[in-house]
Amino acid sequence: MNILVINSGSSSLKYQLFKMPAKDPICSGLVERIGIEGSFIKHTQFLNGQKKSTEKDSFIANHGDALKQVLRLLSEGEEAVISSPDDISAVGHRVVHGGEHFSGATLITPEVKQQIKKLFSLAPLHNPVNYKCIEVAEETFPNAKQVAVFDTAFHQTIPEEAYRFAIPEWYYKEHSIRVYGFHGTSHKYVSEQAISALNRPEAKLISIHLGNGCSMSAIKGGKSIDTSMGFGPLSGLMMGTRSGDIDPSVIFHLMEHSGYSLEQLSALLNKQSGLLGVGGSSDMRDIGKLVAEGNANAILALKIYAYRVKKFIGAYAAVLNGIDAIIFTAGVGENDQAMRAAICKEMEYLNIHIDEQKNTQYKGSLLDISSEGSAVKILVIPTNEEYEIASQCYGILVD
Ligand SMILES: Nc1ncnc2c1ncn2[C@@H]1O[C@H](COP(=O)(O)OP(=O)(O)O)[C@@H](O)[C@H]1O
Ligand SMILES: CC(=O)OP(=O)(O)O
Ligand SMILES: [Mg+2]
Repeated sequence: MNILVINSGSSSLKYQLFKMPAKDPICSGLVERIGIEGSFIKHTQFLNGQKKSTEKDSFIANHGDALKQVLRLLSEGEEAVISSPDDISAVGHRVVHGGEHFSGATLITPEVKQQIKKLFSLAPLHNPVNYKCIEVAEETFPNAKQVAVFDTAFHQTIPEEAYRFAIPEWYYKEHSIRVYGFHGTSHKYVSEQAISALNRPEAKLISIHLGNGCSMSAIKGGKSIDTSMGFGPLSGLMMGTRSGDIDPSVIFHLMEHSGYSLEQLSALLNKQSGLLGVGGSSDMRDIGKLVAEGNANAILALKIYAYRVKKFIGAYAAVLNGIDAIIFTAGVGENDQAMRAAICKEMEYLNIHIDEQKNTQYKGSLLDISSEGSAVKILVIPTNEEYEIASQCYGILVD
């Protein structure tokens, strides 16, 4: 059985085709910098233990176009891996917001699609795109099962004192206003990898997912007990284009004194803030170049970014009553050694000591970059949301 997984992030579209139940990848790839200058597709095929990669630069305006190009790559030309749409038995979709309705992998029906649609305004950079990808996949693979795996699912174990806001109960009961948390599939995957590498099922972990969207999760005994994103994927850390935590008084002020509309406020906090708003680009690689040129705004953006992560490490050390390991993952977490060093600097009080040398040696598989004397392990772990989605998808199809 072949399962195709589609993972639409806010700036990227990642995909992997797996042969199940062996979970062997047939091909994988990613489309990056969607909607900004310099977008590209990288496609990798796995054949008899060998990897063959190709890269193509072409401007890709949105996720629908990205997916259409990917589907062409899978079925046409030299790289083709399927000869008919029926070669795909199921498509596993990452869906970011599942609200209170979904906690496990779910077969997509018209009702499920309606629920995903209802949550558009709570995850405006994600759920509309996830919905679009479901529609394109339904058209392309009419006989395949379509399955949704929600980012919110892993955080269902967060206790009430952490998931409830300090507002009257009515808003929770009537409007389901609470912390949901996101990037759950990634936090689950990397924390399981860490637990197995440390051989400590009860480990106290802080998972730090730094991509275009960024979030952290405090994990104890394999379960999420708190996370930095909340009702939607907007709160907590500074991100590519999202502000992260901001005092709600700023919103009242802009509405009252500058006549901001709902749309303007949503665009400001979701699309014009974060690294882009402070530093001039949403992409950390561009920020790195600007910093090298001495750009003061980009330097400040990096400082705010690292400072927020440090603050949440302190908060989660308290919540967990200690830390066994912190995990860096996703685009920035895996690839930006300078950011890892900046975050881990001056953390002696928490017994976090990075080994500067090991920090330069990450090559795409789990690496411990803590120094000998560090009581807290610092792990860099490549996330693999697609693998986790394929596993969960297969799980519900064979049950
Ligand atoms: N070599 C690198 N150095 C620094 N940042 C990187 C590098 N490679 C990718 N990134 C950053 O990773 C981010 C995208 O992460 P990713 O996890 O793919 O995002 P998404 O949230 O879209 O899934 C971008 O800000 C990009 O600049
Ligand atoms: C939830 C979220 O922010 O996802 P991504 O980082 O993939 O945009
Ligand atoms: Mg992502």
